[in-house]
Amino acid sequence: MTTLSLTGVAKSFGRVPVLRDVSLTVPAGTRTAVVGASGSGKSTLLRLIAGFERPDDGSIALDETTLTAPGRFVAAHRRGIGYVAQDGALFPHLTVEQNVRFGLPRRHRDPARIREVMELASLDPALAGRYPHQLSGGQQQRVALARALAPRPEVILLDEPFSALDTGLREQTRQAVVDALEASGVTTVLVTHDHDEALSFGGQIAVIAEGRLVQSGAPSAVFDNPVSTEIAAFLGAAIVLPARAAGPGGADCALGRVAVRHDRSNGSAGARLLIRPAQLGLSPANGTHNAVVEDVRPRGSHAELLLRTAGAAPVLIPLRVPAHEGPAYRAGMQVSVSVSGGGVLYPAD
Ligand SMILES: Nc1ncnc2c1ncn2[C@@H]1O[C@H](COP(=O)(O)OP(=O)(O)OP(=O)(O)O)[C@@H](O)[C@H]1O
Repeated sequence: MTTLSLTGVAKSFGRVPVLRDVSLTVPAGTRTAVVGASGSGKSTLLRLIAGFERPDDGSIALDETTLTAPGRFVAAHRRGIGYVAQDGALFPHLTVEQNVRFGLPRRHRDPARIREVMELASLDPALAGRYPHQLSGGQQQRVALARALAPRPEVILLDEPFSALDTGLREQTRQAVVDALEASGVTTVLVTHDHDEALSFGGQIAVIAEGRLVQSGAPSAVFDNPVSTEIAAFLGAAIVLPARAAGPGGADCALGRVAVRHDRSNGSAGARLLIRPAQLGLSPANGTHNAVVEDVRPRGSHAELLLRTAGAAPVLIPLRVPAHEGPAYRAGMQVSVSVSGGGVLYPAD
């Protein structure tokens, strides 16, 4: 198993910087998801690791072997890195078996290895003689993965491999791919713009914005304590309320006093508090209230409520409740909103 490390990697196209000073380590045998908005530089990062492009600066190494650095460049086909493209890029005129066999060097086209990687990628042996157009999108992606895994690469790179699949198939294919990667123990980097996919893919998430790696770490740690409210909102629904530090480990906001789980405010007088909707508990007010229902919209599986906080500077908070709870609320009703688990405190804008 091999550790992939990037140090100070930079890349521009013409005069436009696309990646700046990216450093990232993917420990041997682990999976990292690189997530960022469209155009943030994710695919470029993957192409640099694969050796399809040269960085302008910085280095990329597998364990102690430098793949690229000023004055050194190992060609893509000598890197021992497998690449799975967004559409799988299967050869349309070759069968599944022939596609997978193509991943192996000519002298090592062992039928047992082909069967083994097909099984690893949860591909039914009955599919071996089919052509790509006779497969579902999910099966095509699993064939692409089997082809990439066949030569036992040091590293696998996955470029948005699930984005063309519809929701049900995407989840199923993602699980099959994660299982195959786990069983083969290969060091893996996935790029995606889908935060749920990134958070559930592996042991590390790396968030990239405008060509910079802005935060990396265990998915639960990054989700729990994002470096900025922008990243918080990128990773999932976020409620950001004006707040003021109050008492030890607390902050006052439109919902009352809330515990501060992580303080990133640097003692700033004005501040903002991040809370996730799942932390909010809602009940019809019984005496005191801290919000009023502004709007209720049934959405089939759930109801969407819009709450207006009470007090001098009201804030609108969208919140989902289970469908069966929707009828308990109507516009104008006073409610009590509680916050469990505390929030993350940031400086004011
Ligand atoms: N070969 C190239 N020549 C010029 N500009 C390029 C080239 N490849 C990428 N770019 C530019 O670099 C920026 C980053 O592109 P990249 O494909 O890495 O982003 P991305 O985060 O993968 O986006 P997406 O999610 O939309 O695929 C974009 O502005 C893109 O237009």
